[in-house]
Amino acid sequence: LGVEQNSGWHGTNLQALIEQAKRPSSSAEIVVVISNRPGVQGLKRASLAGIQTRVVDHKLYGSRAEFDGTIDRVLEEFGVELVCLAGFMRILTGTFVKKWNGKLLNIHPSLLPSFKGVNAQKQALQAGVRVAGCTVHFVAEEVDAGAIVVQEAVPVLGSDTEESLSDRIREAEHRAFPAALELVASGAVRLGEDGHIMWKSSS
Ligand SMILES: Nc1nc2ccc(CNc3ccc(C(=O)NCCCC(=O)O)cc3)cc2c(=O)[nH]1
Repeated sequence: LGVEQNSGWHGTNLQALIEQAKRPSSSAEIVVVISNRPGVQGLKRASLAGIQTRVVDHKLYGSRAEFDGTIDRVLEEFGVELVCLAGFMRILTGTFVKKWNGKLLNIHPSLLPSFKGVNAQKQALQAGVRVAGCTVHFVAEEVDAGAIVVQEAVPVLGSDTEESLSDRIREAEHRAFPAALELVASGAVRLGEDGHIMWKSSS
């Protein structure tokens, strides 16, 4: 489920998803962790949890289309029905996003639509907002613009640095991503044809 690029990635979001999927009440099972870099912490976390891993090194591919195509083949090989991007920092091609539309979740460290792109926590600090947070959204072709599934807000303290705020947001991420995984894996929430979130009617 987890696909990552950032070498600083310690896989803590992946770890939160692994622990969530282990719960008996969970609707999800993690069948594979794919990393685009070898030897990262997340691969060790997956192996420790008995989850199969694959590395698809983006440096070995001449184009994004070929890189995404290989990831697609691995996902099909494992019969994956839902993909969670945990620290994945490579833009996915439109072809890939169209094929996996409604089956791709990403977590972003801001309350979207504010502060899209990289360094979202730094953007929030520089903007002087008093509330920050994280967003789990379906991935759309336009970066960080997909339908929102779960958000969690955190306070910004006067003493905050980029690091202290990032730590507080990361703790919220570890609650929000598992919550969103369950909502989508259980069918409570799905992406409608119109690109908006659809909640299973309780009636
Ligand atoms: N099409 C699509 N694909 C994505 C891939 C990853 C993420 C994760 N969040 C990301 C948000 C921003 C970036 C970004 O701007 N990276 C610098 C350029 C890196 C590169 O050249 O690849 C990457 C991931 C979100 C999306 C998304 O919303 N839509």
